[in-house]
Amino acid sequence: MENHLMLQKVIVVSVALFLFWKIIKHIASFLKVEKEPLRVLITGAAGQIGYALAPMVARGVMLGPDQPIILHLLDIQPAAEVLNAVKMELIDAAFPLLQGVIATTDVVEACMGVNIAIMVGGFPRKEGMERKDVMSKNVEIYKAQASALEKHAVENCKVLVVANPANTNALILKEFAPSIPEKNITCLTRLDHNRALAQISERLDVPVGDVKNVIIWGNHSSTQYPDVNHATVTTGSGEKSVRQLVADDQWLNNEFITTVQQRGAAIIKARKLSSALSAASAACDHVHDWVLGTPKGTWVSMGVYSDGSYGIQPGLIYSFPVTCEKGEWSIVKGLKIEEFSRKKMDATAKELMDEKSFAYSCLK
Ligand SMILES: NC(=O)C1=CN([C@@H]2O[C@H](COP(=O)(O)OP(=O)(O)OC[C@H]3O[C@@H](n4cnc5c(N)ncnc54)[C@H](O)[C@@H]3O)[C@@H](O)[C@H]2O)C=CC1
Ligand SMILES: O=C([O-])CC(=O)C(=O)O
Repeated sequence: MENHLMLQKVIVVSVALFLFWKIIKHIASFLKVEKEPLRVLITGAAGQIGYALAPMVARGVMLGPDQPIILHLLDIQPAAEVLNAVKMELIDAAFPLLQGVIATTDVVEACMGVNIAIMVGGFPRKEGMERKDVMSKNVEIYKAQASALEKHAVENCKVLVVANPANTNALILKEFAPSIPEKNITCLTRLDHNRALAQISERLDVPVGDVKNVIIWGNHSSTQYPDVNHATVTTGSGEKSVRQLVADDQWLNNEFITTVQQRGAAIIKARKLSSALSAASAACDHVHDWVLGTPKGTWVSMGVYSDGSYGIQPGLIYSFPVTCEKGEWSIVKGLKIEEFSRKKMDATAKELMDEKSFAYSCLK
């Protein structure tokens, strides 16, 4: 009899504890309805990439559909009125995730407390200009903005440099913001990566989402090396190598490479302006995958500080294949590199070394 009463008590207490735990969990989830907003800086926000990028970020394309955002928009004084109009339109769009917009020409106010900085501001390349031509104008800007970010952004701020010359601007930013961890400073080569995926998709007439693991090595310039040697297509009968499916090495080793290398110039020729919607979309892809992770078995291309992998000298921001997990990127190691690729990887590294010396000679 006593045992029976004891058992009843144990059951009653267990049920009560279970219900209590359920109620606490429910209250906790009720109170924690929203994530803390993240502050995203876009420099050059009155420009054409800024105009495409700001609404994408505010809609959740970059950081996910449940991540509130406060946008910090920076441009220079002559663009202040246009910048304010961008702010007005962002307000008018009534994006549910957008909790605030700071539009300013003050670099300190712009950098204050930012979690993510997308550096688009700068002087863009016009028809007939090479990236080197815009370098002297841009390295000074990146030197100045580096110190503002270092002093005023959050400690673990992630930086993506879009403005050209993207790799070298990122390197200047890294050099002049020594307290920002070097892992946090990257440049955009995802547009080239996406262009390469798209060329393969068109050639094979397969959905672009089924093509993966192309690589952009090196500089975001016409010396970049778009490499398909490890790329695959998901088919009904498993993963197939792009090289086998295309079955045309002549095309892959020539026209494919130059088309991707020259795509930016082709858009400028046709539009009289450089790529903007595809650049904004690629910037979202870059930060999205960096923060939220790459899918299992998939890598992407990012311009990152070289650790000497694949014989690329440290001291350059070079585009490598990377996977991302928990907000950290890692270079994909151990890929086999044959002679043809080696030469192209070294040529683009050489251009980056020359750009680096030229950039330093431009600094006052
Ligand atoms: N990495 C990539 O894949 C790509 C890079 N780009 C580069 O992105 C950059 C921006 O391109 P667009 O938006 O088309 O140019 P844009 O000329 O339309 O906009 C640039 C904006 O930057 C502003 N700006 C200039 N100096 C500034 C400063 N010190 N601080 C803040 N803002 C400043 C300008 O006033 C302008 O509003 C260019 O350098 C372009 O070459 C463009 C496409 C792809
Ligand atoms: O070529 C340019 O100046 C714009 C750019 O970087 C691209 O479209 O890849």
